[in-house]
Amino acid sequence: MSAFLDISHIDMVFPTPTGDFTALKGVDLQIKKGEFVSLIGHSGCGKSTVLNVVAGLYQATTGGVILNNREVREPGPERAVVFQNHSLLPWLTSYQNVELAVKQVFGNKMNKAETKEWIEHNLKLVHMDHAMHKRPNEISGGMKQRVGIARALAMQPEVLLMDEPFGALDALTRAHMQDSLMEIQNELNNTVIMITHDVDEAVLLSDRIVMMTNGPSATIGEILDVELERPRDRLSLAKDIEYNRLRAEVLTFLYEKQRKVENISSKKTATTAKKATA
Ligand SMILES: Nc1ncnc2c1ncn2[C@@H]1O[C@H](COP(=O)(O)OP(=O)(O)OP(=O)(O)O)[C@@H](O)[C@H]1O
Repeated sequence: MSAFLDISHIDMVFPTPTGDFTALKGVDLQIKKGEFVSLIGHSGCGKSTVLNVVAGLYQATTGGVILNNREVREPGPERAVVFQNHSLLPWLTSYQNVELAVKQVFGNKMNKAETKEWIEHNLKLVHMDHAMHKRPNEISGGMKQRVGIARALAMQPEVLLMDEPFGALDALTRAHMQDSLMEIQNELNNTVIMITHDVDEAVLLSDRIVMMTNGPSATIGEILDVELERPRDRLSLAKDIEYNRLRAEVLTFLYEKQRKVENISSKKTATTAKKATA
């Protein structure tokens, strides 16, 4: 049976003033419907590039993406994206921000009452119904991210693409958001690709963790299956042997197998040079 989302043999070459730069080489990943997949890797390895190709914002140099038997060629509402920094329109309330997306996707397929009910339902899912008539500057960073997620969910996308959605939040808010996302996931069973730098977040939320090698010519290094029972609870998992084994696997990949050697050696060279001139 073919995959729901098939990322097939992607190469991505960017033209730059100093010549072509191969960001991705042979990225190949098949994702099942309802699967939650995290992409993890060092800064600059190409995670956002993979996500942008799936979003249809970039066209791969070779290879391509097939979603539900259709080739991805451009952005579309069936692939909603949540960015690290919310992208809400500042002059609209939370309700109106979600409404804009709902109207774009559903047009006149929903009547006025249905539209209102649907918007409120999605804001309720992210626990933002109490502040739906506030504008972005009247709510906190975490609340803005919740509205961004509600807006994405309200589009009923086939795939939810999240680029470090909680990266700008403090640790406690982040933990709340992860718990909310797990609750929503339990209810809706979305297909999700999420970029993260946070090893605990990846293990807690994912069905699979896709670990990318360092660029240039970055590709998928290893894939880790996370078969921890759901619902997952961060406190009990903290002492769970399997959780800690998975965590250690990701850490080993990042800091042993894919250690950013060039940075360390260039720092060393700089330090040695400094010492030599001192
Ligand atoms: N439009 C572009 N033109 C040229 N090079 C690009 C372009 N977009 C990305 N790159 C390069 O491709 C590589 C991968 O970038 P990308 O943003 O996908 O990495 P990332 O893993 O998402 O990084 P981070 O974790 O820091 O967000 C980087 O070296 C980046 O400089």
